[in-house]
Amino acid sequence: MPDAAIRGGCRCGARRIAECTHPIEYGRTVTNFPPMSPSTRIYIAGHQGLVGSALWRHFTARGFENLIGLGSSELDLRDAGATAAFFRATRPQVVIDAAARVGGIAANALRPADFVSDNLRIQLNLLDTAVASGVERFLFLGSSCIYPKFAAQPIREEALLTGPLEESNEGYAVAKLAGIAQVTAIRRQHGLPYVSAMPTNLYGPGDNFSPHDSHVVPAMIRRFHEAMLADIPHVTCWGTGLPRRDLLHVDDAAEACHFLLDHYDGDGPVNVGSGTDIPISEIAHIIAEAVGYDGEIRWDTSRPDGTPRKLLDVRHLAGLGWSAKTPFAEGIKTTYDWFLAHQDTYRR
Ligand SMILES: NC(=O)C1=CN([C@@H]2O[C@H](COP(=O)(O)OP(=O)(O)OC[C@H]3O[C@@H](n4cnc5c(N)ncnc54)[C@H](OP(=O)(O)O)[C@@H]3O)[C@@H](O)[C@H]2O)C=CC1
Ligand SMILES: C[C@H]1O[C@H](OP(=O)(O)OP(=O)(O)OC[C@H]2O[C@@H](n3cnc4c(=O)[nH]c(N)nc43)[C@H](O)[C@@H]2O)[C@@H](O)[C@@H](O)C1=O
Repeated sequence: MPDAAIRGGCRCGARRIAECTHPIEYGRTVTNFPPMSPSTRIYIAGHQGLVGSALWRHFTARGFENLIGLGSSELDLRDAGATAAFFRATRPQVVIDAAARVGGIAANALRPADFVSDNLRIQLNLLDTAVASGVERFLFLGSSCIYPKFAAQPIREEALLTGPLEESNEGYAVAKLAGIAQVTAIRRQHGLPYVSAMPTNLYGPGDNFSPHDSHVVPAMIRRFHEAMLADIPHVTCWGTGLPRRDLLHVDDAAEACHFLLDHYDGDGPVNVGSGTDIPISEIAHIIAEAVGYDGEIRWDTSRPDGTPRKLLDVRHLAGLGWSAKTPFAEGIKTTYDWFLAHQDTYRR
């Protein structure tokens, strides 16, 4: 749609896509919303999680003084009545949905029903309540794992719903797909500038280091650290080590969320990735080195590999003006430092 109107015009002054000087791909629209200001009331759902805590740090560091957050023990977002009451009391202008039941490959495979049920309810309650209470902007977070298992690489946004899903996280993916569909439907029915981002695999300070339900990076940090302390001669990681993952530091992801809220107003989700991917075996070596573990790395091939490759095509986001900054090895060092500083107090 080369001459489609741009909602409110672009920041370069163009009123229509064809006149816009920005290299927008796929015919999606940009926005010239006034950027959120430090006084904007932003509710960060899931503010104590990996993404939510990074968002909280990000906005706090930029002087935002009306951030809203409540832990799941005080507000269970699966409860529609409690969610509505919370919105009535706090009147957020902007909502970022970083609340979800999240886990690595093992947790997803073990509790698929919980992943469907909790995520459908959390996102439905947040989106319905946001529309009903006049929330001005909303950012929903999808996940790269909801693309087809064998999507062409790098994965473009257009690959959504074009093939079968990876079995181990089908429940989670179906719930997330419903969330993205609801955002698009709200845009069409209510004309509200609600948008979705599609983050790749994330890691960083505030991650879940539990050996049972964590993702690969925190799982390996903890395992290598404990093996190093106990002088264990070998460490066993899951799968073949051959799958590849696109890993983004969560502080970059938080910055991208802020950027999209201020600059994007299109129907489809926008990929948020690092622009590159690495084999799991290499991730293990980088983490072992960062931790100072020099024993043998073994692979338990009875454990699932999951999706063979998930590299996001980030040209859309780059065209809008944002790219990732943190090199993986550097991000691992700061994540390990965080782990060391929070071992006694960290949440799981
Ligand atoms: N981690 C990753 O690699 C990726 C994450 N994402 C998406 O980013 C979002 C955040 O993920 P991430 O930060 O990693 O997850 P975490 O597990 O670190 O955090 C999830 C947060 O959700 C909150 N939460 C869970 N259930 C409820 C509930 N019933 N009521 C209220 N709050 C609840 C938790 O609150 P509390 O701590 O108070 O219990 C927690 O703060 C999710 O939508 C996820 O799908 C997307 C791609 C990759
Ligand atoms: C973000 C995304 O995360 C999940 O999908 P995933 O990308 O497969 O994530 P993962 O980090 O759990 O594994 C990545 C790879 O790493 C290997 N691996 C090795 N050793 C360990 C290990 O010790 N733990 C884990 N978890 N994986 C390991 C593992 O076998 C796999 O090949 C979904 O929950 C999905 O729903 C989702 O949202």
